[in-house]
Amino acid sequence: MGQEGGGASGRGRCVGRLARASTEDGPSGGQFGYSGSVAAGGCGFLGEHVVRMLLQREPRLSELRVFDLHLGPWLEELKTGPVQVTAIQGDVTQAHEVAAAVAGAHVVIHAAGLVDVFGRASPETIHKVNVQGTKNVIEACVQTGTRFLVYTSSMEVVGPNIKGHPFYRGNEDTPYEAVHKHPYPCSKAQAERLVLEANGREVRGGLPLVTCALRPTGIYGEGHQIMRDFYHQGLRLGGRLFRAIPASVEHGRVYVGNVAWMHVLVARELEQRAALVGGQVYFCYDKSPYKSYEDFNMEFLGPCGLRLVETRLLAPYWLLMLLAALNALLQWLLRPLLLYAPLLNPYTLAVANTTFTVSTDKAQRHFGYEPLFSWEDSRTRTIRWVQAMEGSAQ
Ligand SMILES: NC(=O)C1=CN([C@@H]2O[C@H](COP(=O)(O)OP(=O)(O)OC[C@H]3O[C@@H](n4cnc5c(N)ncnc54)[C@H](O)[C@@H]3O)[C@@H](O)[C@H]2O)C=CC1
Ligand SMILES: C[C@@H](CO)CCC[C@@H](C)[C@H]1CC[C@H]2[C@@H]3[C@H](O)CC4=CC(=O)CC[C@]4(C)[C@H]3CC[C@]12C
Repeated sequence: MGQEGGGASGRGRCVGRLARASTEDGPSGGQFGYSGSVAAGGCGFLGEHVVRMLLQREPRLSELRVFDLHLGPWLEELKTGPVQVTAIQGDVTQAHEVAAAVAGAHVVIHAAGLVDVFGRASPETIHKVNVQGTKNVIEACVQTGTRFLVYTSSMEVVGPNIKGHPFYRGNEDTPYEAVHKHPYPCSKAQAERLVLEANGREVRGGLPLVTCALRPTGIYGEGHQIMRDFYHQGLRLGGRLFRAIPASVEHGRVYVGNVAWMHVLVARELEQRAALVGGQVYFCYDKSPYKSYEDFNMEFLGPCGLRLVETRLLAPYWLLMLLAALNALLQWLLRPLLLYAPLLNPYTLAVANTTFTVSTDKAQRHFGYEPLFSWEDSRTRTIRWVQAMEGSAQ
């Protein structure tokens, strides 16, 4: 699955039935039927799964607009199907581009975002894309009369908090002291609040906007960049990865196909169940086991030839904290010269080292969600994807 949008066409170039977002030449409202959907961020890791899931599992869909800053070449193959797929290269921070893409659509699934906890982008850029971009999506719905909006939020809007408090098998109502300092969770929390507050706003035509937010825990599956990074790191280290986090720290994970399915299902059900679902948040969950971040990754990397070496005596936690702090310092010092953005920094260490797992059935109760993929399927699909990567250790 395409992840980085790498190799995508340049700004303004075409893939399939492609449009460059603009209020003048973008898709017009009348062109799209009742069942038109917009998948914003539709070329990202999750977005691609959402797009494919919509095409496979939404029989009422007649048109799909895939809106993204970087369009993936895989969109080409979608143009031969029965659904009219329009790829729109655009930027969520540009209100007019978003409005042009949204005009006349029935529902918007907003999965576009800057996912950065490594210091690659500035806090201002993260805020602009995640918060201003979401404002633009909401305003586009209001101005153009699109009534249904599904927002991809994150577990990070809740935690883990900077105090390291565990969130153990919590649900949407579990009290937790959410304290956000890092630009990414701050931006996701603000954007989620905007989406929920917009529920009930009058859209063009006089009807109310219906919104909800889905909060995935750590997503895994085909196309997961960090899994790819760990795999390649393991290959470089002679087929070994070194345990850094105690096995007792549980980290919530959810399969990308199930996250996509939840988006598709709630988008479908928003109209019928507006009173119940509107303004609500839902954690994304499935039957993936509760494990530490590293042990969970080994479910896939193990069968691909890597092994996890226990290093608690070699690398005590204080040493990891020191390394993480050193990485942060190096990033700051080197910033004028180059971008140094390793996986380990004080924030990622704190997240990886704090238990955060969910146990809920809210999505099942509210809109009938059941995971589409069993744990065995999710695992097999992810292993096959890792094995297919170039340079597999197998
Ligand atoms: N990856 C994970 O574990 C989790 C992700 N999420 C959320 O899910 C959503 C999707 O995340 P991923 O697929 O993992 O990330 P991703 O980086 O693979 O996908 C994000 C997509 O948004 C697009 N995008 C970025 N800036 C844009 C802009 N200015 N205008 C238009 N499009 C833009 C990117 O080109 C990319 O295709 C994000 O909102 C993220 O916050 C939530 C929880 C966990
Ligand atoms: C200490 C390292 C030794 O192996 C391990 C570092 C792992 C981290 C890079 C990841 C651990 C937890 C991840 C985050 C978590 O899954 C929650 C997330 C939700 C999102 O919305 C975006 C991604 C992320 C912040 C995710 C990022 C990578 C980790 C910090």
